[in-house]
Amino acid sequence: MTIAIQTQNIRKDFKGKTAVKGISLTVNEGEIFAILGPNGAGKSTLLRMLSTLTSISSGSAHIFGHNVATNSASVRQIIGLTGQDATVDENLTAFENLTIFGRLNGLNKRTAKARGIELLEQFSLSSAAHKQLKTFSGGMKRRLDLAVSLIARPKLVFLDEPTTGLDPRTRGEMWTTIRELVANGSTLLLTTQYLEEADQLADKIAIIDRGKLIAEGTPNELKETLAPTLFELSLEDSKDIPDAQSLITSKFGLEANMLPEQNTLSLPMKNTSAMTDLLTSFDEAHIRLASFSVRKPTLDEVFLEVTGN
Ligand SMILES: Nc1ncnc2c1ncn2[C@@H]1O[C@H](COP(=O)(O)OP(=O)(O)OP(=O)(O)O)[C@@H](O)[C@H]1O
Repeated sequence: MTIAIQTQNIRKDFKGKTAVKGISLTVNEGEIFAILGPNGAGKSTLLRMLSTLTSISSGSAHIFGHNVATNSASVRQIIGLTGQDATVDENLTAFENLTIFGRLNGLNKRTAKARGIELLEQFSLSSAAHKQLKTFSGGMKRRLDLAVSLIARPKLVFLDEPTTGLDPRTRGEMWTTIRELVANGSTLLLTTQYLEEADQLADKIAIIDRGKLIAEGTPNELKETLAPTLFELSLEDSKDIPDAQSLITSKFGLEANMLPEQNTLSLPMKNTSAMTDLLTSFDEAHIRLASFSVRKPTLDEVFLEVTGN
């Protein structure tokens, strides 16, 4: 497997503030990798270092084997970047923006035009090709931003909060576009504050908080290792609650959380086979259940658990 991005203990110190405090991570070619974290966690700074926009204070980063600090020219040739602030010119049309960026990226006139037409098609912007960007909706602008970053067919695309500020429908459309990109062979590193976005899109997620990497894995791994399966038991009679709680503690050594409104006990269980034993014990103690369910924790629950926010 080819490694697209490798960072070792990468760090960014600003005057009086360390924004990234030694992060090591590996992104494989073809992956969608999400950097998830709250406002100010250091996501944009990390991405700016990897895309050569800001220097690395210490540690190292390699993009497809090229050292970001010492070989930034080679890195720039293989990456595309869509930042939080649009790089496009509002007074120009979509097609003009694309061809200008094509020329800036070293394409000749004919190729730049052909690539522009192709990208407008790919991002469903053909009908708006000759309209000025100031008439575009937020979603259309984001799509064009993304199209612009793909002009030179980069092997690796960085997306800084690609859907922040978009309405849910437009966000969904952006997700489809992003998935298609990866299906065409690109590797993608995106930052997001939205758990759902990371869950929906990413093969791997790194959660960062206050400049530090606090958890990493596939969405399912994060859910499984950081918060176990939840077993929820609704009792038929609320009078049984104290007995049920003491049985759970004495026999299984677990602490059940009470969800009072539905007479429901919620149990985090690592060992799912213990659930059958628990049901048998309830039956023997004549504690009747109205219903029970098993569910995975949401990424929100994982996030709360690891960040303590
Ligand atoms: N040029 C700078 N000089 C000083 N501090 C900075 C600079 N850029 C960022 N910071 C600080 O570094 C921290 C991380 O910022 P960064 O923009 O990387 O966070 P983020 O996770 O991308 O947040 P957001 O989601 O708000 O973009 C913040 O506390 C920010 O104020």
